[in-house]
Amino acid sequence: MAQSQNTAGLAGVTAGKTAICTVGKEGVGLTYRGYAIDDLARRAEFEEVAYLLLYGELPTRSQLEDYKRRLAARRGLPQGVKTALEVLPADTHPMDVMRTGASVLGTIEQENDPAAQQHDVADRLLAAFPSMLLYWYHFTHSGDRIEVETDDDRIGAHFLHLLHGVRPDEESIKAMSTSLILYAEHEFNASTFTARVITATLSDFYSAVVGAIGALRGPLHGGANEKAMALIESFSDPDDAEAGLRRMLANKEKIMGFGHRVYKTGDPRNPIIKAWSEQLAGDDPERRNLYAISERLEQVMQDEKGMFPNADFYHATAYNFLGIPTELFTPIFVISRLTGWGAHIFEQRADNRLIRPSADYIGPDTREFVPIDARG
Ligand SMILES: CC(=O)SCCNC(=O)CCNC(=O)[C@H](O)C(C)(C)COP(=O)(O)OP(=O)(O)OC[C@H]1O[C@@H](n2cnc3c(N)ncnc32)[C@H](O)[C@@H]1OP(=O)(O)O
Ligand SMILES: O=C([O-])CC(=O)C(=O)O
Repeated sequence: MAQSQNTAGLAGVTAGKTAICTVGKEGVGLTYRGYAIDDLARRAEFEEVAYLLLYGELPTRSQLEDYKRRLAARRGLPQGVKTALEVLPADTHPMDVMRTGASVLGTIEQENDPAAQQHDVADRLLAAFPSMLLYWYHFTHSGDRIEVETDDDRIGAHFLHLLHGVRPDEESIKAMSTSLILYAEHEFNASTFTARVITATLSDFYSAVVGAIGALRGPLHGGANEKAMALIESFSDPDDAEAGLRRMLANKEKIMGFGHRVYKTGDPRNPIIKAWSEQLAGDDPERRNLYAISERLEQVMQDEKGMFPNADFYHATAYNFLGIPTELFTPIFVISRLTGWGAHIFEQRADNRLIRPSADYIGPDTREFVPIDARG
């Protein structure tokens, strides 16, 4: 039987159970372990949400302080990882740096006993990802072998500190924390599902994460935030953006940062990150122009296609206003989503069965083999 059109790409197909997240569930919306995304984004720190996802409950204050100390203590990189990062070309896509860094760390600090080690491996990667990315970034762009251990207690602060070489202000740290919360988890999205497929073969945590990074890299998934920035920056002002967007739509081009497989009327993360983008734009005329261009694109997409920005769209300008180079946008998504991936890897392992669906065959009927010299 041919696969019906509406399940192409497994759209609408339920592929398993999860207790981690609801996406677009009527009357409930986006929740992580039962907590509404609005509450988490406005009232929690990213480390609280990471703990919630990886350990199952919100931490108490002392658990949170312990957790932050544990993560901060795990930021250092083994020499083998640094050596591997140093040989990667400067024009490597930073997502490939994340993929390679995770893979190399997995050869040095192997996960041989998942039940005993999996939480440690998740925490280690969460702590070490900013270090890997920014060690490689500074070494290949300016030849500096930076010190990757800072005393910042929060991951967002640590990231911005390593990137800019100065301690960030509180507003920037809060913006980063909110962004990391918004990106942390999203049920059976493509990268998480990839991680679960790999996990279900009883492979190791690092392999699942490496595969997930590969899936997140593409512009139909996490890579859309970088493409959205390129689009926004390609216009000189809102009128130019409107004209350009109308041309693109007439050519049936896909507009990155819009649309979603599950959400049909809006992405609940969008108003939150949009408000941050506007706040970070402040009174700076260049930033206000980029923000106004984004708003015009949003308006035209709504009027012309009835489409709304997904979580990636306003992340583009928010990150830009934090002084983050565009090619580092999707790697930040990795740092955040690692917590969701980790939770799903644990959940898959706790009730595992190999994931191996079937396919409807649409190739040629059985035919005679033709020896090579007889083929015309
Ligand atoms: C964090 C995340 O991963 S969020 C997603 C990030 N990805 C992007 O922003 C990339 C742009 N968006 C898209 O490509 C899609 O909306 C996806 C991949 C997110 C979802 O894809 P699907 O669920 O398969 O939607 P599908 O591609 O079937 O779209 C339905 C219709 O809307 C159109 N459409 C969907 N997204 C867009 C878009 N961004 N721009 C223009 N048209 C679009 C499609 O062309 C299609 O039109 P048609 O019915 O005339 O052929
Ligand atoms: O859920 C999806 O399909 C895409 C995703 O990861 C997200 O929106 O955060």
